[in-house]
Amino acid sequence: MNFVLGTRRIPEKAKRVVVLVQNQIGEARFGAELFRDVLKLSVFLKPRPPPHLTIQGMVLMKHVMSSQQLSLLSYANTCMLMASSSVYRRQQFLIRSLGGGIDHSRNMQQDLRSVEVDAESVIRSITPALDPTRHKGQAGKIAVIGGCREYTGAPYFAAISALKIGADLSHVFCTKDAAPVIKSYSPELIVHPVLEESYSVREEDKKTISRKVLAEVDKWMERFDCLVIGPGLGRDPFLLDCVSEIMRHARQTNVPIVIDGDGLFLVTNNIDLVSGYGLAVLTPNVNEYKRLVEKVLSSEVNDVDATQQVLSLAKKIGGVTILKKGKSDLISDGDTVKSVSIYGSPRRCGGQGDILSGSVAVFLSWARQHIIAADPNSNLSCKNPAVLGCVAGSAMMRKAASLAFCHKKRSTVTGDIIECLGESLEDICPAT
Ligand SMILES: NC(=O)C1=CN([C@@H]2O[C@H](COP(=O)(O)OP(=O)(O)OC[C@H]3O[C@@H](n4cnc5c(N)ncnc54)[C@H](OP(=O)(O)O)[C@@H]3O)[C@@H](O)[C@H]2O)[C@@H](O)CC1
Ligand SMILES: Nc1ncnc2c1ncn2[C@@H]1O[C@H](COP(=O)(O)OP(=O)(O)OP(=O)(O)O)[C@@H](O)[C@H]1O
Ligand SMILES: [Mg+2]
Repeated sequence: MNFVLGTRRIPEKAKRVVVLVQNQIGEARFGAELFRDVLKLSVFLKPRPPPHLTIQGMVLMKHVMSSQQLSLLSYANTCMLMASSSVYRRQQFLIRSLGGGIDHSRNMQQDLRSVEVDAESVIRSITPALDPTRHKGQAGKIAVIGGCREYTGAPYFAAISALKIGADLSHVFCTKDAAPVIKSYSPELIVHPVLEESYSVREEDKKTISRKVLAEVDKWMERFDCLVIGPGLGRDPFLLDCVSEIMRHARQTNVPIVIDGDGLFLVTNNIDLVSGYGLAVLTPNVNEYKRLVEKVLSSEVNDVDATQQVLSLAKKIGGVTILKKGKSDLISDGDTVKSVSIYGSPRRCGGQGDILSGSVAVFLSWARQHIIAADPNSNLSCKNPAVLGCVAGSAMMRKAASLAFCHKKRSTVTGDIIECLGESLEDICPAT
């Protein structure tokens, strides 16, 4: 049975909700997400309703929902009406006049707000202006450490995403046989064929080669604003030993690191590499998160109290920032937890995590610059560049995926999402 929010003829037992919103507006979409996720009702977005209709809908909803559902509904509706300020006060009056569940609803609203973050505001705050006085490099120099015989797509996706978000230079440090392949994907990337896998190194040469690899990366280290370690890195033990050294050097020089893919395999088994380093970000998918939780917290993944668990995990690793990827992305540095649930796509093609890691690297660098410049007009409550970078990267990736899915539906692949990064950022933060 259809329950049409806003019509006067509303059936008693609603199963589906048609949410009438201006669907370009972030808050409205977030409100709609709440309908779907929390109230477990199917949601269909319809653009540009007469705004008073949603208020009618709420009154009648009272008859078919529990007080807790009603509280969440009022919060969802508030989100949707943020942009329609002409009706916002009427909406608030309505929420108050519904009585009963309202005090409860206030607490619920506060809890939800303290987790879900206004990611678009974060993006607008930290994205630097396109100032003609700035020189090449000031908008970010990113390096991806990854790419081996099996995987050449992952480092390419991460490195090209960094450029498409707005970094000036993007490097890839990969194995010798991956390099020509990655170069052939794009002339934009600076590709260093420096890493070696065990199969190409004799036992007696390992020390010398390891030193050479480190020296090659070290030549550049201080110039980088952020390293992304792991996309398509593989799990060769000799290669991972070299990468451990690279991580130690990055840490000594205070270069931020985003660790993903096989980098997480390395770190999970050697947690000291990142423990206590506030400029480290870990971006685990479901599988990688499970391994991390088992190793660090010696427990199972707890989906019921996911917020608390991600907080404990980040704290236990000494304040690194964790971006737990999933239906909603959860971000914690051990102090706070933020969630990004907006947009997204139902397509789960491989490579989306690589886009995310490249994007987080750029936004983290921008957030760091923004905080160092200490803009007095900044309205950011959070001052951890790693958290801000994760929030912005997550929202950007999800928005681009949503846009790509609108165009390509089931045939959406990672390259299509990368092509939508520019339009997505432009939508939030137009280049003047
Ligand atoms: N084009 C390229 O070059 C790309 C290369 N990539 C690179 O590959 C490397 C390994 O990364 P990875 O993600 O495949 O490894 P890992 O996490 O061990 O997963 C292995 C298995 O775990 C499962 N599984 C995963 N996610 C799950 C989920 N959400 N929920 C449930 N299960 C889930 C799933 O198992 P299955 O369902 O097949 O049994 C999956 O097959 C790494 O370097 C990465 O950067 C990728 O970036 C993609 C694009
Ligand atoms: N169920 C979902 N709904 C919406 N977005 C999702 C969902 N699961 C993951 N995402 C988004 O997709 C992005 C990649 O997450 P995913 O879990 O696919 O990473 P991954 O497995 O590391 O990807 P990769 O294939 O690149 O290794 C994240 O930004 C996350 O927000
Ligand atoms: Mg991955």
